[in-house]
Amino acid sequence: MDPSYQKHFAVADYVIFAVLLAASMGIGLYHALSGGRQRTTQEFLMADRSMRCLPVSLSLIASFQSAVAIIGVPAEIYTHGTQYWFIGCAYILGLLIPAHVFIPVLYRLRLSSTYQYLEMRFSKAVRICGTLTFIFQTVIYMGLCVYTPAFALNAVTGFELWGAVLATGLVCTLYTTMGGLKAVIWTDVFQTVVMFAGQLAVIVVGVQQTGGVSEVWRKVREGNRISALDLNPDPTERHTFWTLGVGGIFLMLSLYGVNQAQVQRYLSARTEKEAVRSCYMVFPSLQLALALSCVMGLVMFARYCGEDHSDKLGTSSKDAMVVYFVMDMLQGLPGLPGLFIACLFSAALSTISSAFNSLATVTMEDLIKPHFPTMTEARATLLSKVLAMSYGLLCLAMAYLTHLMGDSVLQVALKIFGMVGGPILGLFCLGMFFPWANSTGALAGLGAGLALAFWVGIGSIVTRSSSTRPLPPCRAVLLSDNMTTAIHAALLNVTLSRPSGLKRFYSLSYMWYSAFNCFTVILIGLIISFLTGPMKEEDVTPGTVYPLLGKLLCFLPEHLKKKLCCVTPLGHTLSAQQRPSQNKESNGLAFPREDRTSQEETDTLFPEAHTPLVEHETTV
Ligand SMILES: CC(C)(CO)[C@@H](O)C(=O)NCCC(=O)O
Ligand code: NA
Repeated sequence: MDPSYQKHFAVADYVIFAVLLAASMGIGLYHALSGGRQRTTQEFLMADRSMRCLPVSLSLIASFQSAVAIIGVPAEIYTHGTQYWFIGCAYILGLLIPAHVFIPVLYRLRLSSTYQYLEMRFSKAVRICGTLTFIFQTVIYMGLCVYTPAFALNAVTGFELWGAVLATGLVCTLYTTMGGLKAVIWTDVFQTVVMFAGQLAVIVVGVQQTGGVSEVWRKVREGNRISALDLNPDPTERHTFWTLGVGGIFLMLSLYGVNQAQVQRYLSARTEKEAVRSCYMVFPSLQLALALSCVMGLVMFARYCGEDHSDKLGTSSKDAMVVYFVMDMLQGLPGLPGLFIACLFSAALSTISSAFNSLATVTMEDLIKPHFPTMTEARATLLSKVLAMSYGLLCLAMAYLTHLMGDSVLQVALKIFGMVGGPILGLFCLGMFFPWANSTGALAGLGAGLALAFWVGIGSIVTRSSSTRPLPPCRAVLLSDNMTTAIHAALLNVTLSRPSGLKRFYSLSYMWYSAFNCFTVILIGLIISFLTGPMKEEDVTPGTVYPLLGKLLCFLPEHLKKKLCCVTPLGHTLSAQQRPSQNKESNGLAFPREDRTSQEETDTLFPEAHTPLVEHETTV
């Protein structure tokens, strides 16, 4: 790297960064020493199921908003224009469906791990396969999350790469291990605020240095960065309204509907209503996060006009360039570079801590507890802490693996969500919406879904078929008209030569991965289920099926509807002997009556849980 490009920190920057780490540790320590002192798995993994909606909702956005998005989205906007912003359209259904379909089913079953659902609906084998798939997804993603901020920081400031990786990994392991889910949620709240503050600071300073809002707008218009709505139906087109706005819904469902990290937060809410409300509150915050990172990309474009600095930075990574631009802009403003670094690491820490805690939960609940039913609570809690710690160390190893990959970090993250999260989403949809699906079908569907996902995913990496040309820098507009026409013609040629056959299959837009893999699982799952004998109505565990077909076909006469969706309504009351045994051990009241509201039902379940709420409200 060209030494004149290297940026340096002032003392104030180091102080801000240190305060972030210290405050996170402090919150962990506080929750280790207060409340029940993390002596039960209920507290360590479920936050005593006592959380309010505000912390839960901030924690929900923090889970999948890491440094990958903070750096990756501006890099995407900078090189390809604002088309990516249309993913915001997917947030509407992507949050409404989890709030009204997934949360009611999962919350009322009073699970600890989402994969418990799979055992209730199908069998133990399906549960274990689901858990292992989730662990695989999270471990890879976690490596990417630790590595990204450290790599970017190293590229621009020469900050020791592995020092940063170790610092984040260790701090996060410590507070997660000490304070459990309560610490994870409350550090998420603090870190989300720091994240927004950092992004806002960069935008304000950037706009000011570029000469105001109108100047930024003029430059991004000139540079052709404001993208029109692209309605091209071609599924191999990387970003269009369809891939982002429709494919994105499935991405959102796999993250906000069935991902353990999120479901664990819904379950930690004190009532179902509170969980649904927190899901609603994610919408404005997620739109804000998206808007901030897109605007950051535009401001950066206005300032640098899309020039390529890769030779001087010693890396062709656009992600490293984003950090360079930010640090360059903030030079000479003591404290602000530190705030931005704190923003990156906040985003990363809040994601990694969710990953540690959710991994510890599923390993404990799905893989260990079923084999040691007599384990004491103290021993189980100790073991959960050891697990959270070991996943922390594994995460450092995964960071090293990520080191060996090379692509835009945003694309890598979304590909992982689609390739591994898509089939898991398919498994849950198969169980919830199709009462006929049986365990064999589910296993075959998951296997086929994962196989096809990796075939397309690895195929696209090997043939590099999904890469699109970046837009030209804004200087191109200043060239003579002839030149511009030539460039446009060249670009058109690139897009006109469509791949054929298998290559076309590999060039499926990565934004469709979640939807494609989800449908593969459902389709194969249904075919195999019908071949091996579909599940009978009386064999389906009540409360595990959502009457989707019944609701969609509401215009049909009643008897036909009943036939089609073998109605096992949500929250149907059961006789004691019909109740599956695994519910009894978590609690005896897994299936509340339909005619009660969730508030009432939680009051009967936990009369003591309601008291602090009343107290609080009367004092306010
Ligand atoms: C997952 C979404 C699309 C949700 O807005 C977004 O936060 C995102 O692009 N995340 C990328 C992955 C990450 O930031 O780690
Ligand atoms: Na985060």
